[in-house]
Order: sequence, then C-alpha cells, then structure tokens
Amino acid sequence: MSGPFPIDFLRFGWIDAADVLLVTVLLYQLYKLLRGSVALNVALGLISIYLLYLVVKATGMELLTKILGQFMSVGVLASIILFQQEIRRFLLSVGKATALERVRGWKWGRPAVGPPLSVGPFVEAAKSLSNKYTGALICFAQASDLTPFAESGDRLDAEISKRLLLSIFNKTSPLHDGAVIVTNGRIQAARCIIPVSENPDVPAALGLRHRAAIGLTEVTDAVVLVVSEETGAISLVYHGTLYRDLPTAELRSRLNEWLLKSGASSSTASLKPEAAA
Ligand SMILES: Nc1ncnc2c1ncn2[C@@H]1O[C@H](COP(=O)(O)OP(=O)(O)OP(=O)(O)O)[C@@H](O)[C@H]1O
Repeated sequence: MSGPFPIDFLRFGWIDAADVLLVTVLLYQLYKLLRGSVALNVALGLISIYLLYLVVKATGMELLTKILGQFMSVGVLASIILFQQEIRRFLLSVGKATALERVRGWKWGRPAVGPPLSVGPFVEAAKSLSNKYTGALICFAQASDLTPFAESGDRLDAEISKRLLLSIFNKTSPLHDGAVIVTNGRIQAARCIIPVSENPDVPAALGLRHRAAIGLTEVTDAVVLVVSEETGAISLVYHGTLYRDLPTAELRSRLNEWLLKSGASSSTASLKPEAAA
C-alpha cells in the first residue's frame, strides 16, 4: 500500500488526503460566503438534487436519471447566473488572500499607495450630520473597484474636507441623494446608486440607505459609513456586517483599523492613523 491509511480495497494516499482537505476547506469557505443569504437555501437545493441524481442513477431508474441528468447539465450555468454576487465575493477574497493586490502596484508600474487618507474629516462630518439628523452614505473603496458605482452618480474628484461632506449631504443640496464614493484619498463621486442587500436577515426596521450600505459590502470589500436621518445613529458596514450606533471613538478606531489594514495591502489608498479625539 502506498498511502498512509492502507485499506484493503481503497488506495488512500497523501494526494487523496490533501484532496479531501482542500474540498473541505472549499466547502467551508462556500458555506461562510453563503451563510445568512437566500443563496444558501438555493445551494442546498441544488446539492440535494445532485445527491438524488446520484441515487437514482445508482439504482438504475432510467427515466428519472434522464430528467435529473438534463437538469444537472444546465445546473453549472444556472449556478453561475444565480451566484454571480457570491462568486464575485469569493474570487475577491481569493485575490486578496494571494496578496496579488499587494504586488500589483509595482508589477504594473502603478504607485503602491495613493495620497494619504485621513479619517478625521469623515468622523467630524458624521458627528455634525448625526446631530442635525441628516442622512449620509459614504463608501470607502479598497481593493474592489467602485468605478461602476461611481459612474452612476456625479463625478467630483475633490479633495476631502468636512465642509465639502456637509455641503454634499445638506438636505437642500442637489447632490445629497445617494452615496458618496471615496477612492484614492479623494471624493470620487456623489449621488451614486449602490446595490441593495437582498439578505432576508437584515432587520425590517432598516430602510434602503442601510440596506444599500450592506449590499455594497456583500459584493465588494468597501467600508461604508451610514448616518441615519431618522435616529442620527452613525453606523459602519464591512463585509456585510452592520456595526450600529457607534460612539465617535469607536467609529474613529474602526475606520483606522479597517482602512489602515487594507490600505497597507491595497493600491487604492494609504491612511494616516488618527488619534482618538
Ligand atoms: N441603492 C441606493 N444607493 C444609494 N443611496 C440609496 C440607495 N437606496 C437608498 N439610498 C439613500 O437612502 C435614502 C432613503 O433612505 P431610507 O429612509 O429609506 O433608509 P433608512 O435606512 O431608513 O435610513 P434613515 O435611517 O436615514 O431613514 C434615499 O433618499 C437615498 O439617499
């Protein structure tokens, strides 16, 4: 027997062990990715049909095998269409894990980091907006390209300042509706439309602004800051998780942590750590 676990009728080698391990890791990653979304139920449905197909094939039920076989043959294509967002997120996390983004900067002759981004103006603007119950939605681009969403709004390419952020979200401003997108340490665009989450677990009390913030972070690695018009609460969203009603110090530290962490590994922006106020 060549393998580490000699079983009479099975030749189970190191390669098989690695194979099983990798498939386990892959399935676990898939589960983590789909957890909490309707896609998990769809995936379970597809897996059940596949298992049923294997059983009817093994028992020789020809008609059912044929029907399910037809279904399975289009299954791959259907899965790609059904799971486009999840596949996108998966590939994004693989890309980040392989640290390709880190080397991309010098490899393609681009600067590894953009102009420094300070979280101060965002924290200060969020505080003011919150005190006045003015809604806001600010998306910080990281490794994922937010250009397609920025293009849905009005291009600004402006220097970041608290005053500009307050002007944009002022209720009388023609730019206040929609999201602001921050890329490369600049306000790239305002009035942008971002994808709304379809996760049924998002509390019904949350309106479209918060759902949109969650939605963008489900399909990209952006960090999103939300100020609620209704309650004045300031929240952050990252990787599909909403961190609600944050005090200023926590808002600042989380922004510093998340943007600094990825700023070091992505080519989109570097960040000046901010001391707590
Ligand atoms: N897909 C979207 N992309 C960008 N902005 C959006 C999107 N959907 C809603 N918004 C913004 O959210 C506003 C509506 O917020 P709504 O009151 O429904 O949400 P909410 O989560 O309850 O927020 P709030 O607590 O501020 O009321 C819109 O006027 C718009 O500015």
